[in-house]
Amino acid sequence: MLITLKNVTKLFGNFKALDNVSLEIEKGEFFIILGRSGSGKTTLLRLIAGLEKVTSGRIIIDNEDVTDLPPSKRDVGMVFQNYALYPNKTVHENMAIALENIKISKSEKENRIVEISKELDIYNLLDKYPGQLSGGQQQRVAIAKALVRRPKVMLMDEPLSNLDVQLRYSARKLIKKIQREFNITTLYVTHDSNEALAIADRICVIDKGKVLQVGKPEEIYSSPSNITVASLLTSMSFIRVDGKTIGVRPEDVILGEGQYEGTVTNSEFWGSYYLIYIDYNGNEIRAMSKNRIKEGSKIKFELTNYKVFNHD
Ligand SMILES: Nc1ncnc2c1ncn2[C@@H]1O[C@H](COP(=O)(O)OP(=O)(O)OP(=O)(O)O)[C@@H](O)[C@H]1O
Repeated sequence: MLITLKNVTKLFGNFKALDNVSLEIEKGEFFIILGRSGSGKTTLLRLIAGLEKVTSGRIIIDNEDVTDLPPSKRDVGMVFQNYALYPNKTVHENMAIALENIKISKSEKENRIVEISKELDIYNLLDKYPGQLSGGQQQRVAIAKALVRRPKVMLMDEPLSNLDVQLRYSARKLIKKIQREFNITTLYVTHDSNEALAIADRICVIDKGKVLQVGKPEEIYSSPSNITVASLLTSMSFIRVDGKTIGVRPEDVILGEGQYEGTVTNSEFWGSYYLIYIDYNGNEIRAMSKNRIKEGSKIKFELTNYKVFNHD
């Protein structure tokens, strides 16, 4: 177990940002924290980094209780949304600073800078200053700066938020490649469920400061423990009947005939299919269709597969 959180609670005044969180993260794991805005994701990372003090509970990294240690005494690299680059230093100098206290030769340092900057496609920017770079380029420099140290633990808070879709895909593949290569235990915060499902070894879903579920992407996707997890991590829509809630994915709604009848409120073109929104007694159901269906049409449908939730 590389990182253990034991009953960690964080209060800001009277507000409980984290509520009795216990987690165990394995060495080399790519562990994603997923949750809505304000659920406590960043706070969790800041506590592990030592940028914030726990109100109660313990944090253990590699068998060492680091709860009361300052950030510099924890071998933890960080990339946050607001990437901190020195504005009056070049990209190369920024990366070199990250390696200052690392006991390796000068040539090894240079090799690492060259290697990582080529991987992240910023090699031709090494002589530029942060102010001369686009947001996405700065973000890649921040990632490079953190990875070049090859820390035991890497904390990433929405590190790809400024990248366009294409770069986002390639950057996250790269992060994962480097993470694997150097066996860097990574905690990665996102509110993008597709990203979480695509790249996590395990996902931890948090809401209102509490851990709702921890598991492999496939496990959480197929067996969400409650409605909040299901709505965050799956494409399920919900039908509330008789005190129960039925969750159904678009691919499991068969249109054309069946025991349910609703009204089409919208059709969206999603490339290989249309996503059809149906109002069924005030519940919004999403279904897939080969064709666009006119708004206002009455439509029958059946559910081939669904999950019943007993409570919220
Ligand atoms: N320094 C602080 N003082 C007071 N309240 C804070 C402080 N930092 C965070 N909070 C509150 O704690 C809650 C959790 O914040 P946090 O930044 O961890 O959420 P988050 O899940 O990372 O959200 P987002 O996805 O929007 O970044 C929020 O309600 C926030 O307002």
